[in-house]
Amino acid sequence: MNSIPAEWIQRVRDAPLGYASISLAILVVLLVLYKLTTRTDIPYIRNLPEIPGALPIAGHLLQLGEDHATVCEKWWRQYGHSVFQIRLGNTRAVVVNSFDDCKKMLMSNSQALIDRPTLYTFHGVISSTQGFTIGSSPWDDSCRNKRKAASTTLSKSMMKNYSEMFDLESYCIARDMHRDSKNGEVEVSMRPYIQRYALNTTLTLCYGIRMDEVYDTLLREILHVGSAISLLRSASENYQDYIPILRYLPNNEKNARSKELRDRRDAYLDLLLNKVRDMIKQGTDKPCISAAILKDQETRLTGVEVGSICLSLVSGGFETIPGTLVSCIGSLSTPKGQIFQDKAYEDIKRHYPDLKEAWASSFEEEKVPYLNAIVKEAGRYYTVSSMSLPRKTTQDVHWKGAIIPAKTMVLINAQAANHDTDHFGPDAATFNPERWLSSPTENSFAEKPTPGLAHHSFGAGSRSCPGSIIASKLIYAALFRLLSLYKIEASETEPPNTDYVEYNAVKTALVAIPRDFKVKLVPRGEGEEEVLKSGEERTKGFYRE
Ligand code: HEM
Repeated sequence: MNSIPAEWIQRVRDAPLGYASISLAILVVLLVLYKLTTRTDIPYIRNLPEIPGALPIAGHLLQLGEDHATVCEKWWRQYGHSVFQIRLGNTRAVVVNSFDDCKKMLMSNSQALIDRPTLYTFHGVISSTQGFTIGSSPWDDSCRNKRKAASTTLSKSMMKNYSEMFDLESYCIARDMHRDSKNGEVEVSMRPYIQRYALNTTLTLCYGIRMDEVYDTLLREILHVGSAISLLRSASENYQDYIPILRYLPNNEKNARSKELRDRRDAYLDLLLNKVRDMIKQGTDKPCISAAILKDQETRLTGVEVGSICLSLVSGGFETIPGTLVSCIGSLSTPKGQIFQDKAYEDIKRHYPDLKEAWASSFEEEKVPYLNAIVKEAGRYYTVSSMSLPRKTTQDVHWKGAIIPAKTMVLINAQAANHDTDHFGPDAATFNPERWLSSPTENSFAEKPTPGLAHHSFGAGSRSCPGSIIASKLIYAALFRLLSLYKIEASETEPPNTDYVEYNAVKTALVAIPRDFKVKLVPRGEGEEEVLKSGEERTKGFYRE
C-alpha cells in the first residue's frame, strides 16, 4: 500500500484549520464510540445515585465479580445509598438493599414490579422447549394461571392433605441417618439426605413419584442438571446476557452447555410424565398435579403450562430447602448451636411429653415456639437466594424524587436486607434464633409476633415465593425429627462454615450451595429404635413404590 506523501502530511500540519478538523473528527469518533459502548436499554435515571467506576461495554460487571449481593451490600455502606443504579453491560438495573427499602419497593409497588426480565441464555436457549418456569416467566395471562395453580397446590389449606408425605419423607431422613451414622459412630454429611427429602416432596406433589435411595440415579440426574441450569441463570455466570457481542464468539461454550442441559432435562421430564401415563393406564397413579391434568380434571391449563408448573415446583424447592436446612444444621452443630439444640429439645418435650405419639400425629402442627424460631432464623441468616429473583417494572415507579421507568430491571438484595443492622440490631450478622422469641426464660418460650414480613428470603409482594409455607413446614418437620432423637455435633476434622457469606461454596450460583461438612449424631436416648420402628410401620402404605 502506498504511504501518504510527507508533503501532504506537512500541509495538514501547517494548516491550523485542517488540524482542528482532524482533532474534532477523532473526538467525534471517540464520543460516538463511548456513547455506543456505554448505551443501556434504559437511559440514566436522574436523581438516583449511580455507583462510580462503570466501564464501557461491561459496565459494573467486573467490579461486581462473582458475588453480587456482597459487593452491593458493601457499596450500600461505602456510598451511603441503600438504593442505587448500576450497569450490567447494556442493562441498567436498580439495586435495593436495606430491609425497609426492599419492603417498600416490593409492597408499595406490587403491581408495578410484577414482571420478570427475560435473559438470553436462560430464556432463549434453555427454556426453548419446556417453556418458562413460573419464577422466570414475564407477567402475562399464562403466568397468572400458572402462579394461581401453584399457589393453590402450595396453600396453607392444602397442607393437611400432604401429612402422610411429610411423615414418610422426614421419617426416611431419620431412618437413613440412623443406619449410616451407625449409632453415632460414623460422621455423616447431611446434604444428600436433605436433597432427597426436598426433591421427593415436589416429585410426589407433581407426579406421585418418589425415590427411596439417597443415591438413586434419576434423583441424582435431576439434582445435577437442575443445579447446573440454575448456574446459567445468574448474572455473574452469564456475561453474554448483558454483553450481546459475546453471543457471537465462535464455539460458544455457554450455548453448547445450555443445549446439552436442556436435552437432559427434557429427557427426565418426559420420563416422569410417561411414568404417570403408564400408572394411569394401570390404575396405579397417585393423586398429583400431572395425573389430574392428564385426566383433564377441572383445568384450563395447556400441556406446556402443566409442564412448566411441575418444573417450577421441582426446581423451586430442591436447592433452596437443602441450602437453608443443611446450613442451619451446621450452625446448630457448633458449641453455641448445641445450646440452642438443648433448648429446642426441652421445648419439644414440653409440648410433646410422649415422643412416639408426637411423631405419629402432631409434628405438622408447628406449635413448638423454639423450633419455629430456629426455622425463621435459618431463613433469615442463610439467605440462599441472595439477590432474590430479578424483577422488571411494568410502569414508572416514583422513588424519592427519581422516576424509575417501565421495563427497568430491579434487583432486591435480600442478603443485605436480612443482615441490616438498622432493622435486626447490632447482632444481625449472628445466628441467633432467640431474636424471634419474646423474653425467653428457662422454662418457657413464646414467639414474638412478626406482623408483615419477618425476613426477605421468600421475597415479598406480587411475585413472592408461593412455596414459603411448605418450605417452612418441611424445615420444621425435619428439625423436629432430628432434634428430638439426636444431639448434633460438628465434626472436628470437617466442621461447617457458618459465615453468612462464606458458607456458600459457589458464589455465582443463583441459589447457594453450602460447603460440605460432617456432623456426629449422638442419640438422645429417647427410644430411637422404637420411634423409628413405629415410623416404619406407619409409613408403609404411603407413597412407597
Ligand atoms: C427455603 C426455601 C425457599 C426459598 C428461600 C425460596 C425463595 C424464593 C424467592 C426469593 C423467590 C422470588 C420472590 C420474589 O421475587 O419476590 C421465589 C419464587 C418462587 N418460589 Fe420459592 N423459595 C423456597 C422454596 C420454594 C418451594 C419449596 C417451592 C415449590 C414447591 C417454591 C416455588 C417458587 C416459585 C414457583 C416461585 C416463583 C414465583 C413467581 O415468580 O411468581 N419455592 N422463591
